[in-house]
Amino acid sequence: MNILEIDRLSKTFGDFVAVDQVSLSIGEGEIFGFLGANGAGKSTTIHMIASLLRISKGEIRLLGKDITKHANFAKKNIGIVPQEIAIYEDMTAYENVRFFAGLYGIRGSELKERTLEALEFVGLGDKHAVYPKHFSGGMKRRLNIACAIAHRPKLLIMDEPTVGIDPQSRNHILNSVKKLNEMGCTILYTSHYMEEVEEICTRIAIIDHGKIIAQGTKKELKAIVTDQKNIWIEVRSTENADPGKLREIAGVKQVEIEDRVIKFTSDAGVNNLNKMIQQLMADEIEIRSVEEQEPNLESVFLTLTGRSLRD
Ligand SMILES: Nc1ncnc2c1ncn2[C@@H]1O[C@H](COP(=O)(O)OP(=O)(O)OP(=O)(O)O)[C@@H](O)[C@H]1O
Repeated sequence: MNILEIDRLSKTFGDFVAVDQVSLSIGEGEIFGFLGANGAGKSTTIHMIASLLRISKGEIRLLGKDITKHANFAKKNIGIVPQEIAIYEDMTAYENVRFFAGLYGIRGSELKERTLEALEFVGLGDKHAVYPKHFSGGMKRRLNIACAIAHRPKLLIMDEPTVGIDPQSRNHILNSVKKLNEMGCTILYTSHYMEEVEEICTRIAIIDHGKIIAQGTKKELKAIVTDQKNIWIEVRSTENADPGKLREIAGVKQVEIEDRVIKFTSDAGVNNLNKMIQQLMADEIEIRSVEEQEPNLESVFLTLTGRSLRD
């Protein structure tokens, strides 16, 4: 059963099309990854799903019901962790979660129970009486998650929840996502970190300039690039590197330079490693290591868009 169905969804701001005929469906129990560079249209899409933004065209159905016609049903069953932390500094952690859970219509002893349960879940059970101004960025984000899950939504939308936080909180968040999912919550997880999406998601959609350019399981997405190889050559300095010349090597499709690594995407059937090395040596570039990369979501993104997701 699909929990969410998005049908030719579009959003325009004046003449600008931010989301362009996006269609996708998410099954109950999935952790669905929504991957795209900054400005690709992820937030705009999920704001429409969470009814925070009006739909220009298309339809969104939650458990078969059109969310614009069943606004209360949608509100009860969806939780959103926004990109910008939205908590009240002058209320304790407990009061924050209780406030948000109350907005979803939870009352009385249930409200107290759910509030404590959510705080416990994000690892802030012992900090319930603390004001968020004493929290680290990661703890604030965890509190933000508690605010979004206390009403036990069927679908939880997370908008880049690990941006700019310490590794410990990041791991905590990723583990919470997995645990919530095991407890029956379906998750729509947006990120521009491919490693995260690869680690936790069952299926993934890649969005670029408002359009879905690929979707499927990791395996299906990686199959897009099986006729390719990715060779990464680490060098002492890329100062003399000339991407134009490197791109002329037979079989080479793309050349990306990141830090001190020259990343070649090449036709898998062409033996051109010697040529790459010869060219670098001719340009007096000192080679440190050569590695052939397993295809990953980054190579998929690069193949489909011609750009690196990190740009
Ligand atoms: N209210 C608005 N008015 C005009 N343009 C907007 C508005 N909101 C978003 N946009 C534009 O729509 C495009 C998509 O933005 P969106 O925030 O959805 O991207 P994103 O993939 O979530 O990226 P990010 O990770 O940076 O939030 C961007 O070009 C953005 O500038």
